[in-house]
Amino acid sequence: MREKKQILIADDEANLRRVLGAQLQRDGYDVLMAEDGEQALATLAENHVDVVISDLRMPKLDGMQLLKRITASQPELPVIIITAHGTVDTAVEALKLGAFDYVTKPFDRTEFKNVVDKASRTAELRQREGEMAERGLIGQSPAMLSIYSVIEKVADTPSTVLITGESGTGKELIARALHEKSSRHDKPFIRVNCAAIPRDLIESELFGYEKGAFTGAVTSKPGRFELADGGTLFLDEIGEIPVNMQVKLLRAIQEQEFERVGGIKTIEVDVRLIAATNRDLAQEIKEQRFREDLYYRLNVVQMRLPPLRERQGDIPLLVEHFVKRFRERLKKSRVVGVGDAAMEVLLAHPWPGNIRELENVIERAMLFCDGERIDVGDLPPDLRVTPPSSPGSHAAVASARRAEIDEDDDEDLGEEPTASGEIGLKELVREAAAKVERELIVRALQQTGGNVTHTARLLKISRKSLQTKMKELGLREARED
Ligand SMILES: Nc1ncnc2c1ncn2[C@@H]1O[C@H](COP(=O)(O)OP(=O)(O)OP(=O)(O)O)[C@@H](O)[C@H]1O
Repeated sequence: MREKKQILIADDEANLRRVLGAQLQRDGYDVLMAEDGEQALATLAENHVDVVISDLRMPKLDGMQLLKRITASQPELPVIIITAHGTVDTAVEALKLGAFDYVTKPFDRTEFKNVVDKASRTAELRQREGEMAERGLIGQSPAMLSIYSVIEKVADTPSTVLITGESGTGKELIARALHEKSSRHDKPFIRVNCAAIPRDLIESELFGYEKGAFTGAVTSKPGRFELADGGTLFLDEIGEIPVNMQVKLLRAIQEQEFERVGGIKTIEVDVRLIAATNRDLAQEIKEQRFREDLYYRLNVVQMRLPPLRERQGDIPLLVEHFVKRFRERLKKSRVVGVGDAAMEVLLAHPWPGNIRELENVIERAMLFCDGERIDVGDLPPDLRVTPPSSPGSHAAVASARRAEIDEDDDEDLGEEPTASGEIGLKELVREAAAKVERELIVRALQQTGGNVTHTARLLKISRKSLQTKMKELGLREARED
């Protein structure tokens, strides 16, 4: 990304252009100028612009028309409209058309700077998001935005990155994005799934072997470290590497040298290492299954990918992305999206398999979908009605009922870690209760087409407690009545 953000000022008054331009330059921006809307479009076609500031009244193409053209062709580009004092209607109209904000003449210097700075930060986030989307990484939740900014910062450094997160949260995609955004992008990206290699073969897989090193070694073979020379080595499921191999791995990462199995020659490489795990490595260290020194070497930068249930706001975007993908792959061009009721079900599901599970669900639903929109009936049956963790469990149902009646007092269901450190009964009951509760609410919402008042009536709770519950359970705000 450019050091300085570039701002385009479109205004027919030369004086105003000069004053604003000088101020923006003082504030650290690069400035481009246009005298009318047409010139502005021409400038946009030839330059990278981060923010547009446009007057409304201009010859040839006026501010509103310019705004329309920009939102159609570059919707991610923030446009600030200059309005005359007291013309609220035009300002509102501009906002409706997609303007980022407006500033009124005469300008208040601080207010003007604040609006421009905000637009420029938004532009940066949108550009980053757009770039990540091109790499297949979808998400606008705060957690994902902060991951994008870490990618931006560390991609082109030699530092080791440790990516943690549950299975299916996108660890491999992030590793690829780091590689592609680094200056190593035209060199190999080599992935090793440490969980898939038998223990005895890990060493030869990573470091290669010489002819005759063991029975069956009829020729010499380079290992993954050598293949990744100049590029990136991605060790997936690193927690699966046997302890005795971890010492050798540490040396290879630290010294960038190793010997092939059965070899005496030291081989030097230039490899950037990215590791991923869905295990809790701190716990593995305590249980002496993972070496502390290797952990610290890997953990220079840690990126924790949140499970999908912690960023439900991204679900609609991901769904749209996968619908688009499978429309082409499955030749289902008729399907354009997901119906409201089905979306409620998708939002309510806890997604233990994370994005991978969502991707598979959408693929299956597309196969079953005969209409234009995926319907509840096209979703897998186990998703339509999420069973409580122990089906028919009286404890779960009773506590769900209890939680409904006694909303403010769930303190005594609090977790009490058992002596063994395992999850206790109370915790399990609480989880089961939350699951049952969510299921009942989702079903009721489906029945009422998302109407909060009717849903609350159906569940015999107040509208307010329904809204609080939905928030707690991470259910999307239901449609207003
Ligand atoms: N942010 C995302 N946007 C779009 N697709 C995603 C995103 N994250 C993951 N996916 C998709 O979800 C699937 C699983 O992702 P990935 O293999 O990277 O997960 P992982 O965390 O490495 O899983 P595992 O731990 O099981 O190896 C892939 O098909 C990937 O393309």
